[in-house]
Amino acid sequence: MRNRHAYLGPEGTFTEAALRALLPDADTEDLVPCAGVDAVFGAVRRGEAATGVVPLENSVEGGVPTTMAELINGEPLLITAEVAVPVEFTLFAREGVDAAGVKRVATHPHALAQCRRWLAANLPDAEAHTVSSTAAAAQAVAEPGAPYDAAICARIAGERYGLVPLASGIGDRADAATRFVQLSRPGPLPAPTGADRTSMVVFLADDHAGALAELLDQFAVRGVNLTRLESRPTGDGLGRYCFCLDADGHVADAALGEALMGLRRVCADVRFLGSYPRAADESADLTPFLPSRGASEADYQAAARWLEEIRSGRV
Ligand SMILES: O=C(O)C(=O)Cc1ccccc1
Repeated sequence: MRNRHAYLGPEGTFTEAALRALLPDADTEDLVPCAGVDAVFGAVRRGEAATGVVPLENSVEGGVPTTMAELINGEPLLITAEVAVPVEFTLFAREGVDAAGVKRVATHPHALAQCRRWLAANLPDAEAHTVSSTAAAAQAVAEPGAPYDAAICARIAGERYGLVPLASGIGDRADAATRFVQLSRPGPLPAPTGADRTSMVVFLADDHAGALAELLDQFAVRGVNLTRLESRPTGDGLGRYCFCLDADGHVADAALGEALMGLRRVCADVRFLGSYPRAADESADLTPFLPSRGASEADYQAAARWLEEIRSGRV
C-alpha cells in the first residue's frame, strides 16, 4: 500500500508547502488535505495516513494551540521531521472587488495576528473573521454568495481558487517563518545525524520554589542546549502548567539521554515527543556546540565504562 500523508488543508496552505518541502518526491494523489490540525492527528492515529504535517510554532505568534494541545494530551504521536517555511501573506478578492469593497476579510488566526498592523492602516473598517486555514479562507471567498469579500493567504492559494491579488507582502514582519513538524505513529526513531533536535513535555512533580530551576539544571549540568521552552496549561486548573522543551541533540546521545533520565527522576512525568534532524535554517549555527568540560559524548562513554569497571570489581 502507498504511504499517504495528511496535512492541514485544503490545497494551497502553508502546511502543504511545508509537506512538499519535507517530501519533494511525494505524489499529489498521496497527499490527504484535512479540515483541521486535530483531523491530521486523527488520520495518523487511525492509520489512514502514514504521516501528517502540522504547524507547530511561528516566529511572530508563538505556538499553535491545537498542535500543542494534541502533542501534550492526545494519544501519543512521534515527531520525525521538521521544516521552517517563510510565510508571506497576500490579500486576495473575487474578480471585480477592489480594496474599497472589502468589508469582511477571512484568514487563519495566525495569519490575522501577523497582518494586524497592515489591516488597521489599510482596511480599518473591515471585519476580520478566522477560519481553519488561509487556503480555506481563499476557497470560501471564491464560492458564489461567499460570506467574505477577501482572504489573506499564500499567493499559491489565491491563484489556486481563481482570486485576484489586491496587496502582497502585507505581513507586519517580512521575515516571519513558521516551523512545521511531521508526525508518525510511535515506532523506530530517525537515526542520529549529528545535528538533531529532541522535543518533550515535562510535568513538574509539585509546586515548590526552584522546581523549574531543577528541571533546567538537568540540561545545564550536562551541557545540553535548549532551543525552546514554552509553558502551557495542563487543563487541571488555574496555575497548573507543563513545559514544552526542545533541546539540541538526539536521545541516543549520552548527554541528552542522561538529561531525560534526570528529568524522569525529579519530575512527575515526561512525555518524549521525538528526536529528529534539525531543519536547515540559514540563520542557525548548525556546527555541533562545544560542550562544557566533561559533557562531550566521549566523556560520557568513558565515565560509563569507569563505573561499570567499579561495579564489576575490576577497579
Ligand atoms: O493556514 C495555513 O495556510 C496554514 O498552513 C497554517 C498557517 C497559518 C499562518 C501562518 C502559518 C501557518
